[in-house]
Order: sequence, then C-alpha cells, then structure tokens
Amino acid sequence: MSLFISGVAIVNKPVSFMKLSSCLLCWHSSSPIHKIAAPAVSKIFIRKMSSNCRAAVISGPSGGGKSTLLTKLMGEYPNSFAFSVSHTTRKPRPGESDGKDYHFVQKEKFIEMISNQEFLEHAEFSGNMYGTSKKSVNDIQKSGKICILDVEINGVKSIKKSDLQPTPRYIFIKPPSIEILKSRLEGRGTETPESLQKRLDTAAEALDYASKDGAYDYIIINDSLEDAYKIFKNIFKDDLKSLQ
Ligand SMILES: Nc1ncnc2c1ncn2[C@@H]1O[C@H](COP(=O)(O)OP(=O)(O)OP(=O)(O)O)[C@@H](O)[C@H]1O
Repeated sequence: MSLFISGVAIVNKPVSFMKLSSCLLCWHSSSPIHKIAAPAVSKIFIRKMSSNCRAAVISGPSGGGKSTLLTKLMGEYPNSFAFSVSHTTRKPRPGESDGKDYHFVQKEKFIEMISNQEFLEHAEFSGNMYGTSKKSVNDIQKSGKICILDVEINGVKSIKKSDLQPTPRYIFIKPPSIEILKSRLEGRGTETPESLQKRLDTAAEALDYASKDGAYDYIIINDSLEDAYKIFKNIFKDDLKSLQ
C-alpha cells in the first residue's frame, strides 16, 4: 500500500519547506484506495507498518547530502533505522567482518544469486560485484526497523522493477544547484579533479531522471541543512510513531 499521511510531504515535486509544510495528505498516483478517508487509512497503514516496515530508497547526486541527512536521522533514532548488508565479491579490508560490513562471497556464488533472482539490485564497480539481496532487506523489515537503501540511479530503477513489498518510498536528495554541489564536493576534500568531474557528469544524469514524472515520491532540496532535515525526518513521522 502506498497511501499514507505525512505532515510535510508532496509527491514528485521539488518544493520548498514552506510549501511542503502546508501539505497534509500525500499519496502515490497508483494507489487503488486514495479515496478512502484519511483517518481510516492512517490506522490501516500504522498497523501494517508495525509488522513489516516500508523501506526507504534514498538517491541523489554524490555530494548532495544523503550521508549527512542519514547520519543525523540515524543519530536521532538509532533503533529505528538500519542499512541492509550488501553482498560483494571484493575481498574484506582489514577490520571488516563478514555479515556486518558486507556478505563477502565468491564470484560464482554471486552469479548464482543473480540467476536465482535473489538481488533487488546489483552492479559492478572497479571489477567487483556489489548487490542488495531481497533477504537482507526483508530481515530488517521483519525486525521492525525501517530499511534504508542508499543507491544510485540504476539501483533505483532496478528496485522499482522488483517485487519488494511493501512498496518502498523513493526519496531524492537534490542539491540547490550544480555550482553548490561542486563547491560542497570540493569542500569535502575527497575528490581529485577527475573524480570531481565524473561525479558532476553523473549528477546531471541523476537530476534529469529525478525531473521525470513519478520518478520519486519525494524530492528534498538540500539548501539549508536544518530545513532539509526537518522535511526528511517528517517523511518518517508516522512510521516512527508506530515503532515507538
Ligand atoms: N545543507 C548543506 N549545507 C552545506 N553543506 C552541506 C549540506 N549538506 C551536506 N553538506 C556537505 O556537503 C558535502 C557532501 O555531503 P554528503 O557527503 O552527505 O553527500 P552524499 O550525497 O552522501 O555523497 P556520496 O554519495 O558521495 O556519499 C559534505 O561535506 C557535507 O558536510
């Protein structure tokens, strides 16, 4: 079910915090029950949440502020959110442990999992394979926590095609402008001129996809961090109430 009540939220529109704060009811256009009166739906939704939490797919250009917002959210609600543990074919680095940082598997096993359709999404980076298994997400959902999936654009597309239930909410974290994104990436001090340019090129693609109708349920412009965090947190307001 994708209909829910939210204090500040709007579907598929980049909007400011002030505009958002006046919107009380939010629904996904494909919802078959969006005509049901809000209070009744709210109760159904909360009961469902308590047994199987709805995951959140977070995406956006590198440097847009996903980690910053997630770190704040998980810091404020340490027992309510969890990242799924990914599978990878890369070797563990010193200090990393199997099942905690990653599920480290051989390439043959990873390929077998792909053919068994065990992944929600998978990709290859620098010669290693990485993937999010359906089981790792389901385990978190069953544990009563909200599973956070921080994925790039192809991951978003794959998850949308998957049969993940309940349907996750899709959140895009948007920088105020490409110029500000560039200066934040430079300020982070993690990029070479080449990697910076690559991230900016990929950002253009992510922004283009986000501008399409129905691509995301929420688009948060991360201008003032304080305002962006308020909006971000508010998306989970009902879930957090039902989890307490
Ligand atoms: N609203 C904001 N105002 C100013 N600086 C910000 C804001 N949000 C994030 N930043 C800064 O921008 C930089 C990039 O943020 P962050 O690392 O959270 O991005 P990200 O989307 O998680 O990137 P990646 O996908 O590469 O992990 C960081 O240095 C962070 O402190």
